[in-house]
Amino acid sequence: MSDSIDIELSHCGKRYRNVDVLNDVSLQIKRGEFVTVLGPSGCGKTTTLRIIGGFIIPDEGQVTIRGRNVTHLPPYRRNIGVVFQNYALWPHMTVFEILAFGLRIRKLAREEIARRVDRALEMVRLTGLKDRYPRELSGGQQQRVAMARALAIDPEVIILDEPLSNLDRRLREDMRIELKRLQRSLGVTMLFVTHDQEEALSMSDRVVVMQSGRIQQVADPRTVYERPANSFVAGFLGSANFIDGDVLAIEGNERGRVRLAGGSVVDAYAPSGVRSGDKVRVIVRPEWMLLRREPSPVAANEFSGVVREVIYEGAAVRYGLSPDDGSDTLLFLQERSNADVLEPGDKVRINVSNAVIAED
Ligand SMILES: Nc1ncnc2c1ncn2[C@@H]1O[C@H](COP(=O)(O)OP(=O)(O)OP(=O)(O)O)[C@@H](O)[C@H]1O
Repeated sequence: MSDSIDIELSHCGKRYRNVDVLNDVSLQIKRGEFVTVLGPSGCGKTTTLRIIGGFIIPDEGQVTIRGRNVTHLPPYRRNIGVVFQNYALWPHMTVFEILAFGLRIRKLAREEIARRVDRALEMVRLTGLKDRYPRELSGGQQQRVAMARALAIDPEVIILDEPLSNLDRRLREDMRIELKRLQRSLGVTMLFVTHDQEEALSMSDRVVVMQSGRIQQVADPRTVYERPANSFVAGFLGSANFIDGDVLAIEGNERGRVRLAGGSVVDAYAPSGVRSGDKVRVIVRPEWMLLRREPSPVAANEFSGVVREVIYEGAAVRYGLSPDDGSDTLLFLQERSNADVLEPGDKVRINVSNAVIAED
């Protein structure tokens, strides 16, 4: 990956009937980067992608591709490969014709078109299927044709709108790996839209988390999961416990000590804006807590509690716990299922190994 910027959105906004669906969206994507836009239905993911592709003109802001202002250029004048959710493969065309279409528009010579189609089909491992119609292909093969069509134009960047959502779970997981491998080997810049958090975390160099037309956080997968900027990001990417508390001290190196509602004290990651004395929310993911069964002197970051619920999930067991500190918080905690399964009513020690102070 180089440091040059392939895609830049500056302060983009879009309104429909006076409702803001995108609000001051700014984003820079580096050459060779795989970036995912993640968020709930209706948050503006597709609108963002379509603005980059040229299918929607923003009401405010600017779109730049490799330094060229393309805000008002139509899609075919931007060198962008597009993969849609439904693949948009024309039913009356063969695979060859589907791939050649975009090359003919670009007025390439016949031999060059044949060469590019062959190369694109080779990249997605579909050599030999040139004469098939879409209906003669499996879902996974159709997905690859859509990908090959995007690659054939030799694009500067590729944008993909939920390209795996029509595939069954098994195939989707295989295609994730394949797509990521292809992206890495070609070094092509990709912007990928999904509402599937696992897909976003497992494939991306960086994840853009959106809510209600605004970007909430942009960071690498580990950071958005382990250092979520706010409660929305924490709750959207996996499950989380939210506990109110007061900051007792900031101890440098972005660590803080927080007194939780019931009086227990834990260490937590403290983003730079947090001050001693602030009233905050602390995020604790279920797997950031461990149970200690044998009562022993209370150690740092530990408090006692009672098991209320036991939910067996196969690979893990999820427990609902009430702390003994007098608060009515019900904490959810996850343990690997090969540990002894506890029963409701069992008394336990809860050790918090990681906690994050939310910035909201
Ligand atoms: N042409 C339109 N006219 C009016 N409202 C629209 C139009 N297109 C999109 N919207 C609204 O804009 C908002 C954002 O839509 P967008 O398709 O970008 O969301 P999304 O995050 O991609 O959602 P999903 O995951 O459901 O595809 C939604 O509330 C949608 O209803």
